[in-house]
Amino acid sequence: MSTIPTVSSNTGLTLPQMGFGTYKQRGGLGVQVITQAIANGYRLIDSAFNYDNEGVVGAAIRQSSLPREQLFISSKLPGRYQEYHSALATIRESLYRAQLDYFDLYLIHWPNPRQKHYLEAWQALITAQELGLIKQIGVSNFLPEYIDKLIDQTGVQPAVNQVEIHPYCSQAAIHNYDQEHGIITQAWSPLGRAGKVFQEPVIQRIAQETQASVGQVILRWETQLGLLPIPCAKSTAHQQANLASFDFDLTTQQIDQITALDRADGWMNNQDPSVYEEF
Ligand SMILES: NC(=O)C1=CN([C@@H]2O[C@H](COP(=O)(O)OP(=O)(O)OC[C@H]3O[C@@H](n4cnc5c(N)ncnc54)[C@H](OP(=O)(O)O)[C@@H]3O)[C@@H](O)[C@H]2O)C=CC1
Ligand SMILES: O=C(O)C(=O)[C@@H](O)[C@H](O)C(=O)CO
Repeated sequence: MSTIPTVSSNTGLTLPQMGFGTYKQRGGLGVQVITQAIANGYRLIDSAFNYDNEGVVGAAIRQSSLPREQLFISSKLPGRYQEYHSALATIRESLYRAQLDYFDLYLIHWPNPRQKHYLEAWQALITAQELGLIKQIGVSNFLPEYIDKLIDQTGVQPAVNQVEIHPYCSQAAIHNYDQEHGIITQAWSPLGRAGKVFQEPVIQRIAQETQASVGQVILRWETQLGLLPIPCAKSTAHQQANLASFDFDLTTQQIDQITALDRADGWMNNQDPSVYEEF
C-alpha cells in the first residue's frame, strides 16, 4: 500500500493528501464502493447533504473494521439551508443520516453570493463546532473575497476550501490565497470526470515518459502543487491506481507543461462560483 503524505491547515487540521469523493455513490452499491475504498487505504471520505448519501457513508464506516477515529468524514451544507437556525438543524440532520456523533469536517457547499446568507451559515458552523458536532469547519467554491468576509466578520478562518481543480482549471489565484492563509485547498473533480482532459496530448506524453496512467499523472500534478484531490472511483483498480500516484514524481518541467493547459473558462460545467448558485 502506498504511503499517503499529509497536509495541515493553520487551524490545526491534518489530513491525508488524497481523499475519496462519493458524488453519486448511493444505495447498496455505494456502500460497497466506499467500503472498498476504505479497505484500499482511503481515510478521508467526502460527502454532502445534497448527495443523499450520508447514510451510505455511515454504513460503509460501520462495515469497515476501522475505529471511527482513524477516519476523516466530511460533509457539506446545501444552499437552501444557509440561514443560521436552518443550518444548525441541517448539520444535526446530516449526523442523524450518517448515524455519527460528529463530522471531522463540514463545509458550506456553495457561497451562493446573491442569496447573501453564507456569513450566517459560517456563524452556524462555528456554533456547531463549539457544540462538538463538527471538529473542523471549512468552505467550498469560495473566492478569496468571500473568505476575507468570513474572517473579518467572525475572526474564524476556514480549515479547507474545496474547489473545482483539474488541468483545464488550475485555480492558481485561489490556491495562492489559501496557501497564504494556511487553508488546505481540496480539488473536486480532480480528474475532470475522466473526460476531455484525458485526451490531452501533453498529458498522454507525460504518462508515457513516467510509465504512469493519465489519471495518475493528473493526480500527481495536483499533489506536487500541494493540493488535496478527492477523486471518486467505483473501480477498485482505479481506487488503487490513484493512491499509487504518490509512488512517482513529475519533473518541474512536466508540472509546468500541465499547468500551462489552464484556460480562463476551464470549468467543466460553467460553474463559476461568483455567479453559479446551487440549492
Ligand atoms: N464541492 C463541490 O461543489 C463538488 C465536490 N465534488 C466532490 O469531488 C469528488 C470527485 O469528483 P467527481 O465529480 O466524482 O469526478 P472525478 O474527477 O473524481 O472523476 C470520476 C471519474 O473518473 C474515473 N476515474 C477515477 N480514477 C480513474 C483512473 N485512475 N483512470 C481513469 N478513470 C478514472 C471514475 O471512473 P470509475 O468510477 O469507473 O472508477 C469516474 O468516472 C466527488 O465525488 C465529490 O465528492 C464534486 C463536484 C462538486
Ligand atoms: O457534486 C457536487 O458537490 C456538486 O456541487 C454538484 O452539484 C456538481 O456541481 C454537479 O455535478 C452539478 O451538475
